[in-house]
Amino acid sequence: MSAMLLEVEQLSKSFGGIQAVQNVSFYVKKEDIVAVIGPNGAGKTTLFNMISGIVPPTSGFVRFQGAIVSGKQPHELAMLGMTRTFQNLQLFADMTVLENVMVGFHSRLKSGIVSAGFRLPRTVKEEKQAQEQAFFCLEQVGLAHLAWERAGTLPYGMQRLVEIARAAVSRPSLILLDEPMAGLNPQESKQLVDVLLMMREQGFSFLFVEHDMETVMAIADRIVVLDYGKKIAEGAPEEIARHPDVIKAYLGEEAV
Ligand SMILES: Nc1ncnc2c1ncn2[C@@H]1O[C@H](COP(=O)(O)OP(=O)(O)OP(=O)(O)O)[C@@H](O)[C@H]1O
Repeated sequence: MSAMLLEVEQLSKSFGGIQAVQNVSFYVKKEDIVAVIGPNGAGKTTLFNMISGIVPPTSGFVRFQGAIVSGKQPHELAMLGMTRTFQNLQLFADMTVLENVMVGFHSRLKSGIVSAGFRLPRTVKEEKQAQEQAFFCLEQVGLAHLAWERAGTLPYGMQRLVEIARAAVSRPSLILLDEPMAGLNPQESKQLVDVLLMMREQGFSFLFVEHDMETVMAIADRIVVLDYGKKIAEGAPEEIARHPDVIKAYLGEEAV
C-alpha cells in the first residue's frame, strides 16, 4: 500500500524560549504503523498534540489525506477520519462500556450527542447504527460480553481496549495512540499488540507514541526518533535499533 495518509512538514512549536519541536517532518501511509519515540522531554507529546489539533504549531503544517489540516480542532479532525486516545484513560466510569464506545461514533455524526439526547427521528436511527457499530468494535477487541458493564468496573487493561474501540468506532483512517501500553501488565500489552495488528489487517493505520521498546520493535513498520525537539532518525525497527545517534540519545540519558 502506498497511499499517503498523513504528511507532517517542518512542524515546529516553541513555548516562550523553549523549542519543544523543531522542523520535524515525516509521513504515515495507509496501513502503516508508525511509532514516535525519544527520551523524556524530547517533544513527543507536543508533536502529537499538534498533529491531533490540541495545540497549534508555531510553524510548519500537517496534511491529512491530501488536505492541510493544521489549525483544525480535534472534533473536525475526527469528522475527516483522524481520532486519538490519551495517555490517561478518558472513559466515563459510570456509563456502560457500550455507551463509552458510542461516544466515539457521535463525534463523527451530524446530529451529535446533544441532539441524540432529544431522540429526534433521524437521531434514533443514528443511535441504532451507533449501537450496532459500537458492539461490532467491542467484539473486535474481545469485550462484547462486557458491553453492559459500567466502564469504571473493568480492569485497567480492558479499559484501554474500550478506548481503542471508541477511537475506532467511527471507522477513521488514522488512529493516534498516546502511550497505549502505559500501565498495562505484560499479558495486557500482548493482547493489545494482537488487537492493533488485527486492526491493521482490517485497514486501520496507526501513529503512536510509546516508551515500551518491546512493543515498538514488535509492531512498528517505521520509527521516528526525536531528541531535544529534533528528528534524529527515522527507519525500520532494525535500522533504528543500531542507529548510532539513537543509541547515544538513549544511553547518554541513562548513563548520567
Ligand atoms: N505547555 C508547555 N509550556 C512550556 N513548555 C512546555 C510545554 N509543553 C511542553 N513543554 C516543554 O517542551 C519540551 C518537550 O516536552 P514534551 O512533553 O513534548 O516531551 P515528551 O517527549 O512528550 O516527554 P515525556 O516522554 O516525558 O512525556 C520539554 O522541554 C517540556 O518541558
